[in-house]
Amino acid sequence: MTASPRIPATIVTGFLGAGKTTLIRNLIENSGGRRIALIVNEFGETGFDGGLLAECGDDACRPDTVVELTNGCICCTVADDFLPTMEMLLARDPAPEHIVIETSGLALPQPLVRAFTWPSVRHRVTVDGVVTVVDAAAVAEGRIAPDDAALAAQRAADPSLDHDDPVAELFEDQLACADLVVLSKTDLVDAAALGGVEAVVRGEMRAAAKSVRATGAGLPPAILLGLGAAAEDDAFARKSHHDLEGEAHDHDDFDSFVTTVAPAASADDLAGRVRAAMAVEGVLRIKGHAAVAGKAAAVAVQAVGPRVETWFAPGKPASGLVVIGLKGLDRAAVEAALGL
Ligand SMILES: Nc1nc2c(ncn2[C@@H]2O[C@H](COP(=O)(O)OP(=O)(O)OP(=O)(O)O)[C@@H](O)[C@H]2O)c(=O)[nH]1
Repeated sequence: MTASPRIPATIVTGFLGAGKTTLIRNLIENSGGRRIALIVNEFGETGFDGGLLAECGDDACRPDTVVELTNGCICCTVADDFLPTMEMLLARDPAPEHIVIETSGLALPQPLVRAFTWPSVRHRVTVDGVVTVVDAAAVAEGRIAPDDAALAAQRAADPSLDHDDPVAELFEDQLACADLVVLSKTDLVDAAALGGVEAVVRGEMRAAAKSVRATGAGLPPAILLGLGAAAEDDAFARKSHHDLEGEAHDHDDFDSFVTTVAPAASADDLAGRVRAAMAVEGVLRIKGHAAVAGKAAAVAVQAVGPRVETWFAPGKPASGLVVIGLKGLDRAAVEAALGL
């Protein structure tokens, strides 16, 4: 009897709002009906991306299964949530042809890759690749990449300071684990700035990793799938800051809450409020669905940095907005900006 080949799994990681869901959605649409199972993990208790992925359109482009894990960051719930989910997917008949896992924007990919060395999955699944999505526009604007000069100046001014910027650390950890780096939003960045972004990214990537440029139209499945990296084989060599510093990883640096918004006069009015809320110190990401006066359909909201997108989403409840940011962000100020 020959052993059945292992099912390839692709881990898609990257900071909050980098473009992970957009990339996966395009991948599913262009996968030619391949049986792809999706595991979607979000920080904060309300799932938003799972809905975006499941509503992909006609049956031909629908993922085989979408499992949402909203019980915290996947890197910290590996044993409780992730492994049972994998076992459930592996028990399906027919089994998926490919498994795609979208981590939350605050997750470290390293513990997840290591989970693939666990006995219950290692004989049946291989990590085809860790794909790290980097928001090229945000890096070009200095909103995500570590500002080494500023950090050095801060340290020099206060020798007791030993706490790195949590956003910069995550950015570095997510890049250090990548087999493939996808630079998203290159449509928003000019060629010279893109060269600078690539230099920053190269400085954090493993030498064997590659990078590709992408726009909102995504990338061909042949670029994203079939990397054959078997990342579980060197899972413990892919180190995060926490591994190197001997600390446990937690998400104490970040916070999230779900809030409702008083009905806005129009989608533009809502976008203006969300823009004001994004400007509150420490806010990193806002997304969800809100009501607009006189309209039956809720408006979907996507905000990353200064960019706010809205569109009508018929059939979706106005279930509120998820706000994610640095610990200690001023919830009252965010809600005031949203018009509560
Ligand atoms: N112009 C442009 N916008 C993009 C691109 N990729 C993603 N976006 C937009 O960026 C926003 C965030 O994209 P998502 O795909 O939801 O990002 P994400 O990484 O899944 O976000 P989280 O799950 O919250 O971490 C959305 O408004 C997208 O439309 C791109 O290549 N170009």
